[in-house]
Order: sequence, then C-alpha cells, then structure tokens
Amino acid sequence: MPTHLGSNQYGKAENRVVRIYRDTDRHEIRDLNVSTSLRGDFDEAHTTGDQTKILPTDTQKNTAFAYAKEHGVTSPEDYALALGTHFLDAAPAATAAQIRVEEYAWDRITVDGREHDHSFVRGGTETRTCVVTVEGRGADQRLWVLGGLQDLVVLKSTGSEFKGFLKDGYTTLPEADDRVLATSLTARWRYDLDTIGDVEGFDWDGTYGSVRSILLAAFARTHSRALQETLFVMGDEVLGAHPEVAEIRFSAPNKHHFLYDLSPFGVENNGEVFIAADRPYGLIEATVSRDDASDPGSAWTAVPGFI
Ligand SMILES: O=c1[nH]c(=O)c2[nH]c(=O)[nH]c2[nH]1
Repeated sequence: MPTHLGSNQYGKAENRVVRIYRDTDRHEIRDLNVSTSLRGDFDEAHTTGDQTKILPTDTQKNTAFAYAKEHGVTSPEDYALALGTHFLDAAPAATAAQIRVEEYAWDRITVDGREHDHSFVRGGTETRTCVVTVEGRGADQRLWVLGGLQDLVVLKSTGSEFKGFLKDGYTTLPEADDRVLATSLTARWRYDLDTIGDVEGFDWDGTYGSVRSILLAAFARTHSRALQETLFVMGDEVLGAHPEVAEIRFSAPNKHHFLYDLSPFGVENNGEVFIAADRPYGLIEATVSRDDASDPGSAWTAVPGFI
C-alpha cells in the first residue's frame, strides 16, 4: 500500500525553566514552561531510521536551560527569539523553529507593608504566553511573534444582557436583561515586527502589561449584549492603542452562572444566588484584525487551540 510522510515536527515540550536574577539583594524571577519544535527536512528520520540530521530533543532541552543564563530572560519574547534563531544555526536541516513559552507570575510577598526582596507568592491562575516562529536563515530569515495570555478569569455581576436571539422549537433559554458574564479568557496577539523595527530594543514586558490592562478595562467598561460583542470591543481597543499589534484572537468559554430557583422554599432570588456550571459551556472564538494587517505568514502554524 503506497504511503508517504506528511507534515511533521519534533522537539522538547514543557521544559520548566526557572531563571533567578540574584545580582543584587533584590532578586527577580522568571518562571517559564518552554516548548521547542523544529520543522524541515527530517524525512529520513521517519522513513529510513537515519538520525544524521536530527538535533536531539535532549540537546534542545539543554539549550533552553543554557540560554536562560547565556542569553538571559528579560522577557519571554526576547528569550524565545534568541532560542529560535539559535536552533536554525544548530540544525542545518531545519527550515523553521517554533518556541512556545508560558510564563507563571510570581508576586513579591508584602511584609510589614514592604515588598520582600526574595520571597514570592504565585500570582493568580493566569499565564502569559508567547510563540516565536523563525523561518530561514541570513537575509531571508523571517520572524513571527505572538504575545498572549491564558486563563485570565473575569466576571461582571451586572452590565450584561443576552436577548433578541434566534428561537426555534428547541429554544428554552429565557431572554436576560441582567445576567452574570464570566469567562476564562485566552488571547493571542500577533506583533507586526516591521512596525516595531528594533525587535531587540522593544519593551515586550511593558506592552504585555498594557494589552492586559486594556483587555480588563474594556471587559469592565463595556455593557455587554453578548460575549461576542465584548470580545470584539476588547480586540478593537487593543488594536486602537497598539499600532504594533496586527491582530488579536480570542477563545473565551462562557462560564454560565444560572439563577438558582429558591421558590420551592418560598425564598425570593433577586439575582443574588447562582449555580456556577462548569460544563457544558458556550465557546466563543473570534479574531479582530486591522484592515491593513500584514500577512500572518507562519505565525499561527501549529499553534494549538486557535481558529
Ligand atoms: O454571550 C452569549 N453568546 C451566545 O452566543 C450565547 N448563547 C447562549 O445560550 N448564551 C449566550 N451568551
């Protein structure tokens, strides 16, 4: 039976790299989950068993740790760009490298009103993410950077409605003038590197913080007629404030909060007691792009969970 090898990639997933900066008494911590992946001319490794062109995943792991010291982790994006570029030099058969990073937040512990120098408490459920893709070498090299966050859990206790929707014989959902709106937001945004220009000097951390703040403020301020509308407003505001962001994609589970029926007990429930259902959930996904956004190229190739 004739067969052939289709698309493939390989690398080391989920290297838990923790970099501590301890040059002064006030330590800094970057806590990362790093996945590396190479694509290219690796057919023989699969079809004949010849591993000559394979840079082992173990070597990729070692490099991820070594680069945390040799290059440093000033931001996930800067570190991932250095690592991705390195792998194209190290593995001649690779045509592209993809580096995916999740960063876990640590906040300083406050003791007697002062932030401690070297003690931290894990911050929230959310993680910062980035995906860097490096393709080609030398003058033909192309880079793509996605910033992002996942599991940013937000809720508004009013200022949300859902009504006027299509109804058929299976519709039971009542129209809601005032409901709880909650989601665990995942967002990824694509940076336009031509607009950024100086990739090495760019303030990746500051931009991440600004995008996150805009998303939260837009969620809070927008009177929501649907989660779909809220996502669009959030994306539109990020693009309005950040010319260096070409597009933003969202995946947002609608974490339903249903009013609990207390009438059997003769108790009035005036929008005060809800049951938080964990499944099923509505899953709302959307992309907001600039009309003149640059070509996404390989930015989204093999990025899981995105339309
Ligand atoms: O914001 C919402 N969007 C929907 O598409 C939808 N569908 C639904 O049942 N509830 C909601 N809420």
